Order: sequence, then C-alpha cells, then structure tokens
Amino acid sequence: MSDVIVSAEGIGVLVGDERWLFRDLDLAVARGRCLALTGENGSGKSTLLRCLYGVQDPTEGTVEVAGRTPDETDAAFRRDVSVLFDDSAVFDEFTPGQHFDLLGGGQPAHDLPEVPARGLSAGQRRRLLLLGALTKPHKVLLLDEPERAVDAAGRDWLKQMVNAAKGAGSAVVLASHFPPLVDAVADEVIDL
Ligand SMILES: Nc1ncnc2c1ncn2[C@@H]1O[C@H](COP(=O)(O)OP(=O)(O)OP(=O)(O)O)[C@@H](O)[C@H]1O
Repeated sequence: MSDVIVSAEGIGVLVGDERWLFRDLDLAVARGRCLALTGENGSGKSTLLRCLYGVQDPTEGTVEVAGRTPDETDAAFRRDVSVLFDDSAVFDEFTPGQHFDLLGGGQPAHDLPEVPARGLSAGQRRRLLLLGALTKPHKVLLLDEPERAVDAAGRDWLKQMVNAAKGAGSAVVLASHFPPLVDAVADEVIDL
C-alpha cells in the first residue's frame, strides 16, 4: 500500500483572465516525508497550501489529502490535517496551557509564559501557534512560512519539531523563505 497521503495531479490556479500562478503541477507526499515550497513573493506558495487545505479550489486538476478532497469545513478532514497559515490566530484570553488542552494532544514542553495570549509577544504567539499545530494529533501538517517572527533559537527548535513530526509519521508540506529550514527538513522541493 502506498504511503502517499498528500497528492495532486495536474493542478493549476488561474488568477485574473490569463495569469497562471502555477499549472500542470503534480505532487505526492508520503507519511514521514516533507515537501518544501519555495519561490519569490507572489509565486503561489500560499495559494497552493490553501488548495491542499480546501480553502480554495484549483482552477484545474485534482487534489487528495488524507484520503479526501480537501474541505476545511469538514470536521473529519480538519482532525487529520494540522495547519499554520497567515490568518491562524490564538485565543487572546487563553493561556498556552489552555490552548493545548483544547487541542487534545497533551502539554508539550515549552518556555512560553502561562499568561493570556494577548500578553505574549508576536514571536511568542507565533511559537504558540506552531506548537499547537505540531502538538495537535494529525496525519498531515501544512505550514506557511513557519519561520516568520521566530528568533534564531526558535528557528533551530522549528527544524527539530518538523523533523520530529516527520519521525512520528506526519506528511509535511511547508512554504518557506528560509533556506536553512528547507535544507534541514525537506525531502523534496518545488520552486514555484
Ligand atoms: N483573484 C486574483 N486575481 C488576481 N491576482 C490574484 C488573485 N488571487 C491571487 N492573486 C495573486 O496571486 C499571487 C499569489 O500569492 P500567494 O500568497 O499565493 O504567493 P506566495 O508565494 O505565498 O507569496 P509570499 O512569498 O509573498 O507569501 C499574489 O500576487 C496575489 O495577489
């Protein structure tokens, strides 16, 4: 049986009347593997991740994630897929521990202060979101520029966490502008 859990065939996204962000794109990511999406600003990395999470339909082609056509409104799909996107947000009134209680994956080791999230710095909130995405039980992990707002120590931690997720069997797709992260975690790279 194939371990591929994220796949796309012939996908393309047309913006406006005639500009294809990407087209005829195939990808396949197996459990325990990581695909990195690289490319300049506006090249379509976030758009491709949105297609994998079912926030946006590709103009053409097919996508299958965790055995389904992606649909973020489907609770069963969301249970299998963990995400960190640009618009991911913390609950301002909840402490880190309360966030992890909600996510049901136990309490990860961390050094975030146990205060309501509104009192965390931008980088600490980003780390809380990352920890949440990584801690929540999942089969597929989609991360959009996870390195953003994270300090040097946090970026090293991020490499370890993504590799640990792979080791636990996650299929990871991440968009990144940070080559050391891509080098440390990616098994395959698509440069859009
Ligand atoms: N309906 C649309 N009409 C015109 N342009 C669009 C439409 N939808 C998206 N775009 C453009 O397509 C591009 C895709 O952006 P996207 O966020 O996917 O790129 P990205 O590679 O993630 O960029 P970054 O590295 O800056 O995060 C953007 O330039 C956006 O303005």
